[in-house]
Amino acid sequence: MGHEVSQACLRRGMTLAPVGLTGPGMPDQCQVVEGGTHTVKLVGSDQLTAQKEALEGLKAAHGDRLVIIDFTHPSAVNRNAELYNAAGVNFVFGTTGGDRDALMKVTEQSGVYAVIAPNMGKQIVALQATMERMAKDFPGAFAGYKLEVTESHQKTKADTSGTAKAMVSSFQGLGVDAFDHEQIAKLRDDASQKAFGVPEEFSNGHAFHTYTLTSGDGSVQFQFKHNVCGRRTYGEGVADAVQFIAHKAMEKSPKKVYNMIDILEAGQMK
Ligand SMILES: NC(=O)C1=CN([C@@H]2O[C@H](COP(=O)(O)OP(=O)(O)OC[C@H]3O[C@@H](n4cnc5c(N)ncnc54)[C@H](OP(=O)(O)O)[C@@H]3O)[C@@H](O)[C@H]2O)C=CC1
Ligand SMILES: O=C(O)C1=N[C@H](C(=O)O)C[C@H](O)C1
Repeated sequence: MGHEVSQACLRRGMTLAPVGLTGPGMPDQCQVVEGGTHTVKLVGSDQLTAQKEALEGLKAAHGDRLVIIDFTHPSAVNRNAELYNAAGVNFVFGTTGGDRDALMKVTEQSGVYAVIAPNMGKQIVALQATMERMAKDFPGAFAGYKLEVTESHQKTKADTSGTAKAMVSSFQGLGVDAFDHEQIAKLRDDASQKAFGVPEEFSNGHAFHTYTLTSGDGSVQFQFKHNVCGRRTYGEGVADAVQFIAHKAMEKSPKKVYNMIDILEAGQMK
């Protein structure tokens, strides 16, 4: 995702910071190819002091024009959020997992501008918003229904889909209360992904989700499905989020922490 979001931002005319933060054991630099080759120096998570200095240096040089984009690993969620909040840098956070309540709390308290969302794909964000509204307008409409959720992602995805978890909250609001995140079926192996319809060429980068609601007597069934091959759609959403949050910071908006539904509702997703 690091390359995907960098390329999307470059296509929108933004500039990449010369330094990026990464995980342990990564090379000293990487090249992003989009309208030329852009070299980014990398500072690994095993160099905490150097990561803090990099953030402070970037903030001093760019102020509110700097927006950090985090697509890392569930195990890095809270550590990274604390780093950005302590440095006072604005950020867009796409990484899923970790302690989400702690992530929200530290961000709300720090006073930085941030977008935090488990899915940046415009049409999926619209579906999430629709389901949230349905739950608000018709609470309990699906009481007595049984929910089944299956998601498939590339083998390297460590956690359960953050998007599926968010959708489950809406289904719970619709009355499907006997459902726990542990019941989300995760497909991470070639054979079951193929059987789920994932094209082989996208086994290393895809996100397929199916939510099935069945009435108590089995006579009525609803199915919601969103299947993404590749990751380009998220990159475009991230570029929207970066422009949105930079603008909010410049105008010193009193509201500081947003999700992608806020940006869609503001008409700021291209
Ligand atoms: N919100 C959205 O729309 C989307 C969210 N995602 C989420 O984004 C996250 C990343 O996905 P993806 O790019 O596929 O994952 P990858 O595993 O391909 O890449 C993650 C990168 O983060 C690095 N990393 C690990 N730990 C740290 C750390 N402490 N600090 C900085 N970097 C670190 C890894 O380095 P190393 O290899 O050394 O571990 C790796 O280079 C996942 O949580 C995924 O679910 C993905 C797509 C869309
Ligand atoms: O890891 C991914 O690829 C994705 N992760 C996000 C999630 O966990 O919901 C969004 C999308 O499913 C792609």
